[in-house]
Amino acid sequence: MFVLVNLKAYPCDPVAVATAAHEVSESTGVRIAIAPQAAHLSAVADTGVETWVQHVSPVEHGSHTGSTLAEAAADAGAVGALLNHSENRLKLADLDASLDAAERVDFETIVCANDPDQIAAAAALGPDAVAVEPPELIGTGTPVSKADPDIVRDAVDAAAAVDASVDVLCGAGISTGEDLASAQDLGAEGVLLASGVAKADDPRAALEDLVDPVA
Ligand SMILES: O=C(CO)COP(=O)(O)O
Repeated sequence: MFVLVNLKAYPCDPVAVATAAHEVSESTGVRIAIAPQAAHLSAVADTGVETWVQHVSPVEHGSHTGSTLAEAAADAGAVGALLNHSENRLKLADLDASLDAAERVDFETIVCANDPDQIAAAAALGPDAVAVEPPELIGTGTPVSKADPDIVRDAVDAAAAVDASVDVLCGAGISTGEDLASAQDLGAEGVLLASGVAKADDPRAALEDLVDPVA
């Protein structure tokens, strides 16, 4: 199972979370990556943890003020890009161009989507993986793998029908090892989570509990 922790814009210490994630990953053998704010990419990557960027802009080098350039994210140590998160939805043409930008720097890519129909559309764009995240469950602590298991099963089937090489992650409300095990049972190859780690009093303990069933 792949665990991607999205720090969003939460007021956590990104280096402390990244250090804990790296150590838990090393000691358990479970793949854990951190997606911090773009301005924190270098500091997070310096901990040794696998580092992802939360978004890349659909642009090349040029006059694009305020953009997140894929090349800059790669220079800062990112190796993957999360795209089309429900808090940062893209137009279809921009999503396609952001995937092109990520591919320019050989990033691994995950495209987020709300439901199985959108998962099929996202898989058709050729990312490495897709992530199904029902927006109404994000940040609630109610795990998608328990609250809406059919959406995960249907997303796995929808992606496989389009392109069997595209992995499926699930996210929204995931925080415990039990949630991760349920996601795995439903066919997910990984989980995408945020508040369960970024807002935890003890992020290391939260990560240890999360990965325990697959450690
Ligand atoms: O949006 C998410 C991950 O990208 C999920 O957020 P929560 O884990 O806080 O529900």
